[in-house]
Amino acid sequence: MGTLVLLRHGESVWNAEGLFTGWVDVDLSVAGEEEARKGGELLRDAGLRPSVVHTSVLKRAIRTANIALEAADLHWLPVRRSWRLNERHYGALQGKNKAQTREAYGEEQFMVWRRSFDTPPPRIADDDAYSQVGETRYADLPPELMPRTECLADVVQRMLPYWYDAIVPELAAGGTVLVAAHGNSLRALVKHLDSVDDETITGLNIPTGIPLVYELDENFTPRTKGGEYLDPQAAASAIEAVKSQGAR
Ligand SMILES: O=C(O)[C@@H](CO)OP(=O)(O)O
Repeated sequence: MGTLVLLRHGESVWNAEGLFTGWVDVDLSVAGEEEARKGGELLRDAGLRPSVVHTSVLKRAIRTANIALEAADLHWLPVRRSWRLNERHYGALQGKNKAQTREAYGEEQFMVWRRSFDTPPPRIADDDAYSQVGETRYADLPPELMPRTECLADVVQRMLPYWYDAIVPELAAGGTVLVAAHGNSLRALVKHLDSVDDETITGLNIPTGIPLVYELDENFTPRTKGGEYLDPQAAASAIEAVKSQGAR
């Protein structure tokens, strides 16, 4: 019931520089803006017209949605935003270089921090330059919910209330819903939708800027497991690029 379109933001400035980002509010790179435009054109060419858009509260997802909607001539769609769609909080790794981290701690630890289901990176200190504690956009977030680090299991837990309360009712009404978010918050959603086990999810990567479409049945289960990328070829090579981030 309903169509769900997932869109990871286009390349950010820190993606391009190879830095762990998480909740740091970095902008799109020029290439990322182009990816967002292409994503919007893919939506338009596929004849997909969302009835509503959801984004995180981070500007790389917000701007990706804006640029994609502009390219699809859909500027007017209603939009809702939630911190629950934010990227996984990367803890003390936020702002650190991925290749240098891999070098310093070794491949195994690096991949545990990047992709394991239940091991979070070390917590970030509240006085760290890359901490979000005290940012006005999180003023309504109960202090005990403000993360200092997150593993993917934490993201699943904080994202699901938004899925059930805000997104599912719109799908139940038969709408097409666009969610513009992040690599790891979308991995959390895909894990839930496709019932991916904790081990398999470590190998799943989401490419930037390519819409992933799920047709859902009456139980909000995908009719096709894994959904369908609107440009499968571009998705395959972009997935490889995400996988190899931090490699020399
Ligand atoms: O740095 C991050 O926040 C994420 C997404 O860009 O990176 P990774 O793919 O390493 O989880």
